[in-house]
Amino acid sequence: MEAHHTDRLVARDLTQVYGDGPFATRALDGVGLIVEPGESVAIMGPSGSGKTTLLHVLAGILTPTSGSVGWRGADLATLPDTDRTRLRRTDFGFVFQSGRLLPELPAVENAALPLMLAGVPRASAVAIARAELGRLGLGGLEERRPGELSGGQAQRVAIARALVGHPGVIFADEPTGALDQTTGQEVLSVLTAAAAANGASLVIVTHDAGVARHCTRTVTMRDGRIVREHVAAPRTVPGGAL
Ligand SMILES: Nc1ncnc2c1ncn2[C@@H]1O[C@H](COP(=O)(O)OP(=O)(O)OP(=O)(O)O)[C@@H](O)[C@H]1O
Repeated sequence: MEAHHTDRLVARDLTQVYGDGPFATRALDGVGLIVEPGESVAIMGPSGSGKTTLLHVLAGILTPTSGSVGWRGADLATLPDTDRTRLRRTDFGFVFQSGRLLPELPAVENAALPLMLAGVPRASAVAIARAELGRLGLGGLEERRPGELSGGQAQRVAIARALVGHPGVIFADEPTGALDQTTGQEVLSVLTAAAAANGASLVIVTHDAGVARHCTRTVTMRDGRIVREHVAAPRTVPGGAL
């Protein structure tokens, strides 16, 4: 599906305060961020700087204390819970550090799950999931359960699951955190390539500067604020004008 200009995710002046009184933590302190269609944004910063909180607010998992998150004409910050949950299922995909696959289901059913939750008939959902697993290099492993896959393979199943519904944005929280360096790089290449091929934007929380290098933009957080933004230089062809 082609990206529309409304597929821009626009967060304005977000604050998130956990708890109250002397125990209050201001996890987000006036954050603004625009994610353009097809863009990949890495969110970096020290532990406790608010990265996961920001991801959860952008994805409509968490309602911020104040501020707005505009997406396709809606404001996720004020949308009623049921609408927000529905929108999250249809418009967004998620990849977490440990995959969070259901251990008792084969890979293909894990990948098909979001479609089945959205009401797609089982046979079609499984066929779409099978094709997506094939594109991600997992042909032949469709019937394996997560415990019978390597960490990198399991994470590819999680990526397939994030992609099957053709989301506008994929959110990933430390997607390579549990993998060794080489496998992590492979999984990341798969994730960024698949998001681009699907026209989906990508928002990744990571501690790994190697991950950030795969993204078009990096924002750095500190104490609940974005303190730095870095846009990747366009790739140039060595030695020549093309
Ligand atoms: N549910 C919660 N209740 C209270 N405080 C919380 C909660 N979740 C996060 N915090 C606090 O909010 C701040 C930001 O947390 P957050 O998890 O967003 O940071 P982070 O940058 O993702 O950290 P890390 O890199 O360690 O995962 C921290 O001070 C944290 O202790």
